[in-house]
Amino acid sequence: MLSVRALFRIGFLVTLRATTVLSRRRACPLVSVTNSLYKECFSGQVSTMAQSIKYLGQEEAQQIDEELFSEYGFSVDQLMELAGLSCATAITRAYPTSSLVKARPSLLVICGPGNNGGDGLVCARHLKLFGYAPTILYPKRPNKLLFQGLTTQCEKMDIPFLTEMPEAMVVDEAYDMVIDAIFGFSFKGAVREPFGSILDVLKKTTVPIVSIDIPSGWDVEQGSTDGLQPDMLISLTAPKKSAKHFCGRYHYLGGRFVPPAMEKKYQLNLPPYPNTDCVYQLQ
Ligand SMILES: NC(=O)C1=CN([C@@H]2O[C@H](COP(=O)(O)OP(=O)(O)OC[C@H]3O[C@@H](n4cnc5c(N)ncnc54)[C@H](O)[C@@H]3O)[C@@H](O)[C@H]2O)[C@H](O)CC1
Ligand SMILES: [K+]
Repeated sequence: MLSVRALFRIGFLVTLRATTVLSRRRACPLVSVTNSLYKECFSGQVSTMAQSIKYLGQEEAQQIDEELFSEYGFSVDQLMELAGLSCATAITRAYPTSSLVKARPSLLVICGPGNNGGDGLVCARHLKLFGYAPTILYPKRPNKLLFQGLTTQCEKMDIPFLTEMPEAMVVDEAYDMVIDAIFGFSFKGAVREPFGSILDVLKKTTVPIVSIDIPSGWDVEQGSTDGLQPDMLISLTAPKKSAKHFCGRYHYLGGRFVPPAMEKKYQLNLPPYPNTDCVYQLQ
């Protein structure tokens, strides 16, 4: 016989999962109003101020990225580490381990062939340090020292790597959420394999999806009507134009590394990150 306490717990977990599924399936307006407003905390009170953050086009995002390296002297691995750390921090804020339904806080991190995939590897490593149990799928690995190093770091942290994408039902059974680090702001055209099949599986899953920088498969500026519908989006540096079509529950900004002169040049209007935080909740 189940105790009353156990019945309450089962009821709570079923409601939590149903809410998550509904939130991923709900219809939403094209533009979320809160996306364009800053929320600021003054002595515990939340107020809004109508100064809007800039939504970047694809070319502008690539230009900023390039300038950070060529003119400001950053290296890719430096910015990737900060980007990945902010993703892990945002995920921990939105989905603390205590809120997850599986006995172990199991996450599937799917990494693509570019720097978005690198952010995913860094994020997985930090999530492991934060008490989660990530597993990585990394089907197309670039032949570069940076990515080989990030892969070794994850292996040495006992993070398992899958050899193929599980079916949707298996993903729902085994994981609390999926981290989508497949494509970022350089994605273009029709999705090529093996990522087309991976995205098809993801569209059938019901666990929350967290997309890093761009929901993979979405046009960077136009979004997508029949693509992934992530529960969370973590925009890096500044949101891209497609983020206006995001209608999941959580939208965070991460990548607190933009020098003020660059912010001014591109009129990014970034929100004030609180204290030493590396993330800012936009929605
Ligand atoms: N300045 C910042 O904010 C930083 C962001 N970072 C992250 O880097 C990505 C952008 O990285 P990039 O390597 O330029 O591009 P992607 O990760 O989007 O992927 C390129 C990769 O994907 C392949 N590809 C492109 N289109 C397709 C397609 N249709 N089908 C299959 N494959 C495709 C392409 O061939 C390349 O191999 C940004 O979004 C952030 O996440 C940095 O980490 C730090 C600085
Ligand atoms: K992504």
